[in-house]
Amino acid sequence: MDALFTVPGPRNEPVGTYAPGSAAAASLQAKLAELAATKHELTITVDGVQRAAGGEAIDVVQPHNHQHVLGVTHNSTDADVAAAVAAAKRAAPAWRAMAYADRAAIFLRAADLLAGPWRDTLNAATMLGQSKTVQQAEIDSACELIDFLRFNVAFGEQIIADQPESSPGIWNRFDHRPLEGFVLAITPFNFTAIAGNLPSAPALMGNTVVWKPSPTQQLSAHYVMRLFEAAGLPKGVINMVTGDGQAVSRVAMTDPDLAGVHFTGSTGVFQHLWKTIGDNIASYRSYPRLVGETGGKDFVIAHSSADVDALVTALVRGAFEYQGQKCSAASRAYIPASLWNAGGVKERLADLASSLTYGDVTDFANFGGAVIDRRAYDKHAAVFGRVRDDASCTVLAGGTTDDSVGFFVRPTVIESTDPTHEIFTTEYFGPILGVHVFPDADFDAVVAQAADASPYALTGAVFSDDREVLVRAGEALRFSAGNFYLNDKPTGAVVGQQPFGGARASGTNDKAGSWQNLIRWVSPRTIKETFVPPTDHRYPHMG
Ligand SMILES: NC(=O)c1ccc[n+]([C@@H]2O[C@H](COP(=O)([O-])OP(=O)(O)OC[C@H]3O[C@@H](n4cnc5c(N)ncnc54)[C@H](O)[C@@H]3O)[C@@H](O)[C@H]2O)c1
Ligand SMILES: N[C@@H](CCC=O)C(=O)O
Repeated sequence: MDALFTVPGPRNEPVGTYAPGSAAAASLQAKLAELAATKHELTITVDGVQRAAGGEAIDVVQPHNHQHVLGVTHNSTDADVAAAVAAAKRAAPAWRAMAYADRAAIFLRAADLLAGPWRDTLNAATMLGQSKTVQQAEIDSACELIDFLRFNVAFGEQIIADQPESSPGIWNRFDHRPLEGFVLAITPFNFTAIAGNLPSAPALMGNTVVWKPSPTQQLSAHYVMRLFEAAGLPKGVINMVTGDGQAVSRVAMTDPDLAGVHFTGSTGVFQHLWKTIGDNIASYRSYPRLVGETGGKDFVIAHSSADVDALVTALVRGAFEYQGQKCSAASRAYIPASLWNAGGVKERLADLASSLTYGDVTDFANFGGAVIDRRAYDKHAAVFGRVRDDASCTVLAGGTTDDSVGFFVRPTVIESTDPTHEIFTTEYFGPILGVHVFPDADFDAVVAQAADASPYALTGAVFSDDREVLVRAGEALRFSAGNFYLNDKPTGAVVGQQPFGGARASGTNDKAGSWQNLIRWVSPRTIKETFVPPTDHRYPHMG
């Protein structure tokens, strides 16, 4: 069909509240019970066919109740990954030949299915498998993923509509081709929305994909894959492999047709992937596009003019929601002495952190759950061990762990007199907030130190009621955060409103949730057509 279609204008999906006694809460509880009672077989999906991968078995458990096995997945073998790569290559010609409107319709349908009948399933899988509360699951696996799917369709249309100028007698066109080859999407445990976005964004632009989710997100990844199928995604367009990624590094990363890597996860793993590509650079058909959004050490800096209520709320939500396991989580705070002491921030922050309940997320009254796995748990226990023996540090709240039922780490506030201490520079990815208290008059010097204290530059916030202070700090911190907040917590970016990503060690800053990300998945061909071509090779100056 030849037509210039206009895609429906996107709006952000409203966040459900799941109030006690509501029908929404009851329906979600029923789905939680159903999924918890099911022992899932968490397969790979290659060419539309589900089967267990050939490597070692991995139990997928509830982090807040680690004896409860939700399902079993397996490491993919080299042969499994090779099959997924081959399937992606086979599916490419038909998929890229499909009109944009038809590809878009599949992802818009996925968004509508998720907004409706699939909402409970994705929320329940995310709550059980990743230990998110209902609020944290709803803003992630429902709203943010729906938003990615709908907004990306509009951003893709914007890219395709961008066409070059033409002069008289000539028609210039952009053919927004997908990349030549396949895209490898490697996704982190902490956001179901990111896991769904990383394979679907390149696919929307006409690419075929091999997707490797994190084993600790495998339950919700499994349902995201089923959602795409239910929306009509043709076989082989997105192929999912499971496990730890070793075979992916060996096989997919070194394949000559690797056209792009869409990664979110830790800085170390992204640097390893980049190095693998560097080591193999002469063997690829094209230079693979590298998009990686990685770690953070995100700051909150308060000025003496800051509103104390707003500051304390932002610190508690920013640092301790989802157990601090957001790349954007506030993990270092710089507070002027007047607010810390007389202003009551110290006491209120410590009291609030101590009062937060972390527990079983199926009890909707809890504020948080557990950290994701044994490795994360042990890392936090080790930090507490080091800090306890450190004279520059005082633990004001938390500092304890308990793994008898789940991987629980208490919300922790550590005050340190040394702003170069590891609690201000190292990403722990958990509920630890380091606080440095400074004399009010040193604000500008503290901002300058904080600007370069860590290698990361992802998110950060400044609190002040003084516009000149906000402007000055904003300038000094211009390259210290890709997402910068004035008088708000540094978490909770919304698709279409705060395009997300950071620079320095935090990634390539290709802004998930904007056209800037999608443009990395096309390789335009410029077409010039001359309607009446010249028929004489001589120019006028030749006489
Ligand atoms: N900047 C952002 O937008 C953003 C968003 C979410 C998470 N993150 C970051 O992600 C990290 C937490 O997530 P995580 O623990 O899942 O990260 P991770 O780096 O441990 O894992 C990410 C993915 O890489 C895979 N992987 C690991 N080693 C691999 C290898 N050698 N070859 C191929 N794949 C491999 C993992 O299995 C997983 O799928 C934090 O550092 C956090 O800051 C960043
Ligand atoms: N986009 C999310 C963070 C994603 C990383 O974990 C936020 O803004 O809080």
